[in-house]
This record gives sequence, structure tokens and C-alpha cells, in this order.
Amino acid sequence: MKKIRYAIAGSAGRMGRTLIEAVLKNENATLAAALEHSTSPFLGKDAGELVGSPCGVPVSCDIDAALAHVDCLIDFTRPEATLLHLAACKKLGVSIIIGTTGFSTDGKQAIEAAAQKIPVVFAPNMAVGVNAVFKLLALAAKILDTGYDIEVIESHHRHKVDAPSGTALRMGEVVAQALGQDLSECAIYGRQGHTGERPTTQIGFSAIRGGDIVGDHTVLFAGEGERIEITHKAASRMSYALGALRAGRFLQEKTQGLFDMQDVLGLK
Ligand SMILES: NC(=O)C1=CN([C@@H]2O[C@H](COP(=O)(O)OP(=O)(O)OC[C@H]3O[C@@H](n4cnc5c(N)ncnc54)[C@H](OP(=O)(O)O)[C@@H]3O)[C@@H](O)[C@H]2O)C=CC1
Ligand SMILES: O=C(O)C1=N[C@H](C(=O)O)C[C@H](O)C1
Repeated sequence: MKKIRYAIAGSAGRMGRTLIEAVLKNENATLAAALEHSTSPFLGKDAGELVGSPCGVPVSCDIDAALAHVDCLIDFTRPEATLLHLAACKKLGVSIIIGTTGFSTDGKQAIEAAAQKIPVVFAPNMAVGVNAVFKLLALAAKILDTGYDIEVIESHHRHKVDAPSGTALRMGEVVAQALGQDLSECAIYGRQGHTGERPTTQIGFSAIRGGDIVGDHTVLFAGEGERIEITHKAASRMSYALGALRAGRFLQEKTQGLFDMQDVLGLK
């Protein structure tokens, strides 16, 4: 099997380091480049040293040079950084895996446009378990389509900058779609003050931030006399990184197009 040559963006970040570790341990993958922003204190350092395994690949901020000899860029950074990396991938014909969350509508449109030229996997959660939960949620919502109030509750570490999480939003979209509703018309984000009674069609979102919580998501279906909760808890970021490497393998056969983890896992 041909080794896939990866560039990792945001290589000194929480996901960047986990991705470096996953790539270095994978016999079918090579770390070809590691990127950071131009003021990062990690520039010039051996990317492998970030995870205790020196590998001779220096952290760089030269995006075009980094992409010259890679098959795929994996990007878990911030929307503004991802869009820069995406433009470079589009220019140089390199496939991209986007795990970053918190994009504006314009940002999502830029990703869709780039995917007409290059293959893109864009998914708010690359863990296989979360993607199984998306399927379970669609089924649960269809069965519990009347008489159940739906709430999405997510918890993350204190460093997370966007809320609700991309995963929570996707869970809301999955449930709304299964019920024939438009999430933009029925979502409510947090509650405070005299809210009035809860409309039956509402989908509520609550975000908790604290400590080092890797990522917990629960969808609650609250009915008369019973509650159903579907929960996923991540104990390590490696589940996301391993999902990203499955996406990298999937993209090797593609020439262009926008995909998510449901495509990668054959769940559509
Ligand atoms: N799809 C999925 O499965 C998952 C998605 N995520 C998402 O991935 C993203 C990153 O999460 P996480 O690793 O925890 O975040 P971190 O803040 O730990 O990492 C982000 C990295 O990107 C760097 N960075 C920030 N701005 C820029 C820029 N303009 N150009 C280049 N690099 C930049 C940061 O550098 P510095 O620290 O110096 O600013 C940092 O090294 C988030 O959007 C998160 O929601 C996270 C886990 C799983
Ligand atoms: O920022 C994180 O940590 C995570 N972000 C993703 C999201 O916003 O859904 C995925 C996971 O929950 C971890």
C-alpha cells in the first residue's frame, strides 16, 4: 500500500499534536510537513519532538513549500487559518481534511467552492462513535416524533472557543432533518429570564465549558413519564485523529468533491 504523505496544520495545537502522533504510528502514512502560523514559538522545531518522537520534519509557516510534496493536508485550526490553507490546497491540487469548527456561512461556501476542484472531507467530528450516534439520532427522532422535547447538551474543555460545538450543531441538524424541520427556525441557544413555556417543536442547545473535558455530547428526548438520552463521551483526542486518517485513505481515490465522515464510513 502506498504511504500517504500528510501535512498537518496547527501542528502544535491539541489536535495537531495528536495527529502527528497518529501519523508517526501509522505504517501507511508519512509526516511530510508540519505547519504553524508565522509567530508560533514552535517554528523550526522538530514536529516529532512535540509528541516525544523526533522525526526530522521542522515546523514551518511556508504553506506553499509544505504542500509541494504532500498528498493531503489535515487541518484542525481556526476558520481563518483553514480558509488560507484551503486556498493553497486548491491552487496546488492537494486534498484537504477539515476538522475545524465554527465557520460562518461564507466560510462554508468557500469550502463548497473549493471542493469543485479538489477532494475535501469536512466534518465537525471524525470519531467513528459520534458518526454512529448521528445514525442513531435520526432513527430515535423518527420514532419519538411527537410528545418528546429535544435538547442537545455538550461539554468541552475551558480552551474551546466556539459554542455550541460543531458536533452539537450537526446533531441538531440530523434530528431536525429527521423530523422535517428547519434547524434555523426551531433552534434556541441557552435560556435566561422569563422564557415562557417551551414550544413543542423547539430544539434547545446548552454548552458547558470547564477543565480538560475532551468532548461530551448528549441528545435528550424528554417525554411524559420517560426520558431517552443518547450520549457520546470522548476520553482521548485519538478517536478524532484516527477518523481523520480514515478520511485521508478515502480521499486517495477522489479527484474532487465535498465529503463528510458519513461518506468516509459508508453510512449514507
Ligand atoms: N472534527 C473533529 O473531529 C474535531 C474538531 N476539532 C476542532 O479543531 C479545531 C482545533 O482544536 P484544538 O486542536 O483543540 O485547538 P488548538 O487551539 O489547540 O489548536 C489550534 C492550532 O492552530 C493554530 N492556529 C491558530 N490560528 C492560526 C492561524 N491563523 N494560522 C495557522 N495556525 C493557527 C494554533 O496556534 P496558537 O495556539 O499559537 O494560536 C494552534 O496550534 C477547533 O475548531 C475544534 O473545534 C477538535 C477536535 C475534533
Ligand atoms: O474543540 C474541541 O475540542 C472539539 N471540537 C469539535 C466540535 O466542535 O464539535 C469536536 C469535538 O467535540 C472536540
